[in-house]
Amino acid sequence: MTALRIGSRRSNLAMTQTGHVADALRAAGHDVEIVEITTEGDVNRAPLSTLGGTGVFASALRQALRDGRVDVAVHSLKDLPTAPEPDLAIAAVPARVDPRDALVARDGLTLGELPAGSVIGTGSPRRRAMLASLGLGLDFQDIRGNVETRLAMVGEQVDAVVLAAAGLRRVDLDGVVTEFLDPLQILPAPGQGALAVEVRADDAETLGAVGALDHADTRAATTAERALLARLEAGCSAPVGALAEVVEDDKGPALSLRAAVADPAGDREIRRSATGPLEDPAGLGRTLAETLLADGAGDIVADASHDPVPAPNSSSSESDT
Ligand SMILES: NCc1[nH]cc(CCC(=O)O)c1CC(=O)O
Repeated sequence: MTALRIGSRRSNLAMTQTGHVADALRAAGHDVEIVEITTEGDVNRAPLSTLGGTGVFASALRQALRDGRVDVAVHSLKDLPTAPEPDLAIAAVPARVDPRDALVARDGLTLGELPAGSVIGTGSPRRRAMLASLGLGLDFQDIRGNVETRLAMVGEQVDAVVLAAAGLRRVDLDGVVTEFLDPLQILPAPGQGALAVEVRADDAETLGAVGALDHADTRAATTAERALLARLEAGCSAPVGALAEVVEDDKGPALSLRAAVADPAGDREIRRSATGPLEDPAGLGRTLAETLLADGAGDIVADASHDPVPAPNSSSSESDT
């Protein structure tokens, strides 16, 4: 039997995520080999917006898959563009870990304890928008770098950073979290905390092997979140938060979806939620997106894509470029 070659970015987080998938495949009796893939987003420190968005992380792995250098690609689902790729298939969405964002602040502070004027380091328009909407007078600095690099900025160049709890958990750094942010205030990115394991669509054998790692509830929830994002015509760096969860209603299990669209200056925010049948997660996502659009979300998404950083005369002051 030939080994399954799994492609991974080389960051500690990516290697850990890939390691989990490799372990699960080995436990199912497969022979597995990990192949490191360097992406433009890893070597170039320029703002992600100038590199073509967070899709830069996914595209090098996808290229390796198409070239036949690897058979399996492990992505953070939230970094994967929603556009369909007919020659590739998401063979598995394994069980999600904590989808929330987490605050790591100086001196153990929580969001409510940070004084007005505190500087939050984040490169995410969504995090900036949701935090600005709370009206706490926070300032923002556009930062980049892997998890370890961003943590090292706390107490030095910024008062706090906001990171995915899942990423911190995976690299065993969740002990530094000073507050797990409630989705009632800060809705995570669509797909946050979940992985996507991608294969070539015509590789039936690998599709079958990897398919065993799929987790139905996570697949349903993230399908709803990504359908919403796609219908809003918003990319993976858009100021859109969404979180779906499987709930029990009177007829049995159902899918509940919450979503928010906010502008990075924090002046406008629209939040809505809906519940639908577990059998049609994409329909639920599209329906909730229609509701948001009917209530004005389209303008916020369009403005954010033209002008990702608010003008200096906006209500949130700017310390970044
Ligand atoms: N955009 C980078 C990225 N992609 C996936 C994760 C964390 C793991 C996850 O959300 O599944 C992170 C780091 C972060 O946002 O803090």
